[in-house]
Amino acid sequence: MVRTASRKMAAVANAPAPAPAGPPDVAVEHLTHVYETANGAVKALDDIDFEVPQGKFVGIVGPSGCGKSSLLLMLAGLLQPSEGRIVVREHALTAPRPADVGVVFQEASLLPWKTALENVEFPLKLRGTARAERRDRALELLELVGLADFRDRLPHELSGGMRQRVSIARGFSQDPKILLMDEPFAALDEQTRLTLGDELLKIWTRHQKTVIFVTHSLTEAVYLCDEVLVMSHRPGRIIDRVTIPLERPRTYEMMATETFGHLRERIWRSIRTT
Ligand SMILES: Nc1ncnc2c1ncn2[C@@H]1O[C@H](COP(=O)(O)OP(=O)(O)OP(=O)(O)O)[C@@H](O)[C@H]1O
Repeated sequence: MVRTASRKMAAVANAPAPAPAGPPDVAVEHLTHVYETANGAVKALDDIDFEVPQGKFVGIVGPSGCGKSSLLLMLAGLLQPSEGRIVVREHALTAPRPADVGVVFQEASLLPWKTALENVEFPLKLRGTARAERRDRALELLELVGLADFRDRLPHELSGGMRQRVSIARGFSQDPKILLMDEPFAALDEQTRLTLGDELLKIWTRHQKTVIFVTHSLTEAVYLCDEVLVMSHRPGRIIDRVTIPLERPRTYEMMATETFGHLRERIWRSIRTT
């Protein structure tokens, strides 16, 4: 009896935070994309359906070439679906909406003539934010990614990991409601990846964004996400949705737990059976 009750309590403590009431931030409905090429049509995505509730951190994993980047481009409004539609914050998406949806890509694409601070400030400047306010916001974000001391450096004076940190800070300075991240840590070594993952979670917690995160790393997906969507080989379909019931804040110790291992294994098995 007592054991059952304590097991139940443990399960409740580990349950993901309930989804906030209200419409999802992103709804993807019967999304299909076909690239027309000189060698014929290439169906990249086939009848994709999913929803992302406000404030959730959702991962997308799948074999190489399954259409993850194509899906992200469509979520950013940069590529139009062949069929189906995307609804962002209750409006059908027909073109990029940077105030709602921001993107951080695999390679940091910083303006080479601007310092780290100026790069993070840039989206705020474009939006007409007053100088003192944008400086404060940019500095706060640079501090969060551990680069306050490097604010006056130009991109070529920073390491790859540092440039990617600046890029993430800039993604957040745009202050979109939804942040799309396409393998943002792919070019980095394992240790930097883990550190940046933690920094990302810190900013996400503080700024309450909805994040959609594409990765090839299953460990990263389990560590960061509330839910992981698994895609099949091309044409990409969603073949599994794995809820990650680990408590937050996440800790490195969790990676050594049986639960973590089982979640990783389940995702791996789904990918292998596609
Ligand atoms: N502009 C394009 N024209 C024609 N085919 C394309 C184009 N872009 C992507 N594709 C094809 O569509 C499929 C999906 O590509 P996409 O880059 O979206 O996959 P991915 O899952 O992001 O790949 P990876 O994991 O290797 O980055 C691939 O077969 C790719 O060759």
